Amino acid sequence: MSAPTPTHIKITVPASTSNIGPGFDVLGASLSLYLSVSATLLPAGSATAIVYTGNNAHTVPLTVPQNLITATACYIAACHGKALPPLELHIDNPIPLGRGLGSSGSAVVAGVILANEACLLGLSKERMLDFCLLIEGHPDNVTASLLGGFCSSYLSASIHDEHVALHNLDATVYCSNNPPPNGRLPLPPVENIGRHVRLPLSPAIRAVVIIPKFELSTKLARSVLPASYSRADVIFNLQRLSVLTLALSSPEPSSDLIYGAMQDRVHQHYRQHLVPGLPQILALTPEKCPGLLGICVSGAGPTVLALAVANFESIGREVQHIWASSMGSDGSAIESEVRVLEVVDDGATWSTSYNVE
Ligand SMILES: Nc1ncnc2c1ncn2[C@@H]1O[C@H](COP(=O)(O)OP(=O)(O)OP(=O)(O)O)[C@@H](O)[C@H]1O
Ligand SMILES: N[C@@H](CCO)C(=O)O
Repeated sequence: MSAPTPTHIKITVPASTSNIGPGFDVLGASLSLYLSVSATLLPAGSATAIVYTGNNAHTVPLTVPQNLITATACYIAACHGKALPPLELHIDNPIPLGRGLGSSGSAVVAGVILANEACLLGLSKERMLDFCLLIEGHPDNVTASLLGGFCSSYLSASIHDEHVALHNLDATVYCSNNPPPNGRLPLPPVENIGRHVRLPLSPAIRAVVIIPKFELSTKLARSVLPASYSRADVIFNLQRLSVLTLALSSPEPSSDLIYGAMQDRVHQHYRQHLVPGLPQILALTPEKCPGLLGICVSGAGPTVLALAVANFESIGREVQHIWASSMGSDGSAIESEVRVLEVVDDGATWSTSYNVE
């Protein structure tokens, strides 16, 4: 009997919110909004075909080296001396692109899993996380999307430089239909690139996300951050971070404690010129919006995350109103959508069918 060969792979990856409160590049949570990928393995010699449905579908590249999911999968395969086999891929992605809900992190996670399954790599989840971290370059989104729940994570100092992020990779090198010649094998990442813990989160808490109709790329939003911070600002965030992580686990979360603990001095202020209306939105309080615990930018923005225990839709509408009276870069009012999401326990899940001869 020959070894089983995969015939069909189904992958589901949750979106994520990150930078929660003072947790820039640290805190992330997986959300009940899912990227799904369905892959059928084609006979050798066939061309890979990608069908993409979902948010802003026309902007997503459908060629193997350009599409983030397949480019990632090719790279992971190449790291193991293999080539991604030809596939018929259906990607359905309701996660809005470039809005701070971890679409790229979810795509990277899907790509790593796709390679693992299609090329029978046998990677553990922890090893997959090493690859995701290397590719994404910061840990908050991919840790939450791969592992699920409310996560706190850090990268080991050795790969903290942003140039390791595979978004910069010339994927064409790794995406031919043949395994790359040995001399061009990319170096797999060292082990345990990051460390993480899953934190308890009160089941009463919902993530109200208010998603404006404009994109903000993470690359641009990272480029406006300062290279160094004052001691006062670092202490400001560290103090709140330690209080916030425990305060969010209480069965009856206290807005009195959480609201102040969700303040940040590391990224929001520097990015506010990229998100019109942000200072007014971040000034919303539990007094004005009963049920609100705390409010911040989700990921690199422009989406706003309101953690709340009640009145979810009306909290969302308050933010919408502010955007409706703010002017976007095209001179018109900013339209937005409110989604009330759960922080989900499960991260990425997948199933693979095999041909056994
Ligand atoms: N499912 C997908 N398939 C292919 N490419 C994707 C997919 N999802 C995201 N991308 C790519 O990632 C880009 C968005 O990444 P970016 O890091 O700028 O924002 P984000 O991940 O949505 O937000 P944030 O990192 O702030 O949470 C998209 O413009 C697209 O090029
Ligand atoms: N921590 C990341 C999240 C976005 O991917 C940032 O703010 O740049």
